[in-house]
Amino acid sequence: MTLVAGVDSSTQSCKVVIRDAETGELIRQGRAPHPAGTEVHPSHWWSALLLAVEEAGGLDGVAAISVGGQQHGMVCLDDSGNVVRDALLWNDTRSAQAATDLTAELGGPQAWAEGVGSVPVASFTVTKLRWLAEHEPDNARRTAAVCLPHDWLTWRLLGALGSGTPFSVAGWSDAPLPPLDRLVTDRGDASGTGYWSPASGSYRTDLLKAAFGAVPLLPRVLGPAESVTAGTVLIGPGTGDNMAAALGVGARSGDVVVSLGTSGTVFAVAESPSADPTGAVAGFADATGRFLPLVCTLNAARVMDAAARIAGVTLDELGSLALQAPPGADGLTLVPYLEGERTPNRPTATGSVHGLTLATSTPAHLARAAIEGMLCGLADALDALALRPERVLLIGGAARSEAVRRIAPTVFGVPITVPPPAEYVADGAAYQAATLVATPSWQSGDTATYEGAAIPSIRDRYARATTHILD
Ligand SMILES: Nc1ncnc2c1ncn2[C@@H]1O[C@H](COP(=O)(O)OP(=O)(O)O)[C@@H](O)[C@H]1O
Ligand SMILES: O=C(CO)[C@@H](O)[C@H](O)COP(=O)(O)O
Repeated sequence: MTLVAGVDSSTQSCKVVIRDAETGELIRQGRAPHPAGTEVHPSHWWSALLLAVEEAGGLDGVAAISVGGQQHGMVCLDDSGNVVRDALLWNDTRSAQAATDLTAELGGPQAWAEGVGSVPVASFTVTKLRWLAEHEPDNARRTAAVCLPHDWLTWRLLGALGSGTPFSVAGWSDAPLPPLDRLVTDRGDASGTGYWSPASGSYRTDLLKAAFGAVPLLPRVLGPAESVTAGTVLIGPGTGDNMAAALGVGARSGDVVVSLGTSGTVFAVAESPSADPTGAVAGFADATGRFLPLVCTLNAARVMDAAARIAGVTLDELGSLALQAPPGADGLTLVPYLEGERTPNRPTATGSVHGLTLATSTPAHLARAAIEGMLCGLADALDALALRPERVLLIGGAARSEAVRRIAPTVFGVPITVPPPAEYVADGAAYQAATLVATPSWQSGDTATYEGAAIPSIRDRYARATTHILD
């Protein structure tokens, strides 16, 4: 049996799956948490990856490995390969002004959409680099190379696997750092930087220079079937976590995927690049050579975490409470801008609750309003994609909630297809690795369908509530 490993280094945790390359059978898996916060030293991701691999029983017998990772994070390295400062993550909004400035400097949103497929908001790496140049010029000067979270982990794996030291957490913690010119990335994750064009398939170093004042070394962009070799193991190009999820869930033409992780994302596989000048849809590339138009919100699964904390209940209890309240929660409406928001672009917005009465002041109403509010943001995202999907697939941590699955059709106004709970980002990375060493024939599990009549008043009230937001 040939084994492959897939890694999901996402916002809240690192997950590792080890699967049979031919059949996709899950052989073993592990996970480890990441620290909280929107700036994180990348060494925490490496430590979590090692712990997750240890829990998954090590890498013995693994012929190929790929890493899927949270998109956009700015990882700056000095000329020795050391990390210059904590990475700024996709949900760090301090570069919002830089995004506004960069948009104006290039001549407006249309020029960015045409140039790199997306209009930059604070999430995009290019805006973080402008922020660094303006606020930490010494760190900017020390930056010899810039890469993304999955690029950095791929590079650390290259050093560790290439050293020949057998896997152990202690043995790999301080694995040698390869030369900077061995950094690699893929087109999916590169498309979230703001200085790589999905349409032309090349870096826009002119945009990087204009934003940062210099062009540090950038990772080489590998094609979907390319790899690098470390010892006896092939390392795939990896990709961004959403691109890996698309691979893992087997998204096909006509599918729209709604992912409820730390971020809420709505995306589809497309044959041609997109360029939305409103900035709502990011025109990403995918991990197969195609494209992945995507809308992202900053507030998804953690809205439920927050509501459960307020109500003093577990997530399961929150779901049960939500199903006890009537649809629309008798008018209680929660706008979940708990981390600011990205779509719509409201980086300094805060959350709010509307429609409080004596009758709606119950934990059940709060639970329902939290889930409906989270889903309304994603329903707006689905509208922004402007597609007529054949299937809407629901994945990510919060898709495990029965209440979310049952409420989703009433908010989205379409039936929802729920694949079996799985780590689809790690699975997608593992699938990519499998294509390097086998001809994978992986079966997808049985899906469940959730139906329910649309209740337009939920979205109407939500739309009205979003016009009354405090920054
Ligand atoms: N049964 C559940 N009901 C609601 N939320 C859940 C459930 N299980 C996990 N979650 C939430 O899912 C989130 C993690 O999802 P995940 O997709 O792994 O996120 P990420 O990839 O961004 O780290 C956490 O906020 C967690 O509380
Ligand atoms: O910024 C985006 C997409 O553009 C986010 O989707 C990040 O990629 C983080 O993903 P999760 O940790 O929520 O999976």
